[in-house]
Amino acid sequence: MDKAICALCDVRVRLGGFEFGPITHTLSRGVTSLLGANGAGKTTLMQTIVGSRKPSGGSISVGGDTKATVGFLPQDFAAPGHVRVTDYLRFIAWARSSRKSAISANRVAEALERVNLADKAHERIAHLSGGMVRRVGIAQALLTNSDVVILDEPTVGLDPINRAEVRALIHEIGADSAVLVSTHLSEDIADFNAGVLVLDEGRVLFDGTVAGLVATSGAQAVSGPGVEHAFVELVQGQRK
Ligand SMILES: Nc1ncnc2c1ncn2[C@@H]1O[C@H](COP(=O)(O)OP(=O)(O)OP(=O)(O)O)[C@@H](O)[C@H]1O
Repeated sequence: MDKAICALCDVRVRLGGFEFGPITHTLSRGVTSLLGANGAGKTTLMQTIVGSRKPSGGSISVGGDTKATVGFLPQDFAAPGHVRVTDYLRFIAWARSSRKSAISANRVAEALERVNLADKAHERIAHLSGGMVRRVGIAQALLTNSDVVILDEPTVGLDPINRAEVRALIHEIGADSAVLVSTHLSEDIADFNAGVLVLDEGRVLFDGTVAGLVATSGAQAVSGPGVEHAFVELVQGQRK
């Protein structure tokens, strides 16, 4: 088994009067799907890993470093339509650079290659399809060349062709990095067919593989409907 790249230990987050967690989980190279009903805490967990929410307890380390940079595609990713793709990514690269570690123009070109948008580098963002804009969002998440990439609902709202392209891209990113992907689409989870973390009301309900999740409802083969059935049974069983 690959060694842990990101380790979460007893992570808790205070949300008004409610405390999310504790979550203990490790992410290794490959894709892990994050699953949960609306309000289960998927975005909260992702925002906490990337550092935009402060945990009220526990610890998060990436490659042994508690302040490492993590690539992130937020759920509500949007980019200014009048700006050209390369100019947008160069601006993000500049904004994320520091005196000690500058993100080079080469890194922008590499990120565009990785998301298969090199031929759209000089296009205005408003002229791209929804699937291409999502890939621009993934490109900005790859600029920091992080070992951990967090993608909040990267396939939502895409047609089946664009969804399959984004899934293929996520598989490729998972070959080098630990990728955590939240999605409500059981078809995505069956396609990733790797690790899965199921949350409910801020707690871990299941931590294992997609095959293991499907097996909880007695099914043998991994499929979209099989994932959905197992997920519904798991959550409803917990709430009884
Ligand atoms: N600042 C806050 N104060 C109180 N409650 C909050 C706060 N932020 C989030 N919550 C609540 O915490 C819960 C978790 O929200 P979160 O957005 O993480 O869920 P989610 O699993 O990503 O949902 P969805 O699938 O709808 O995107 C929700 O019930 C939300 O209303």
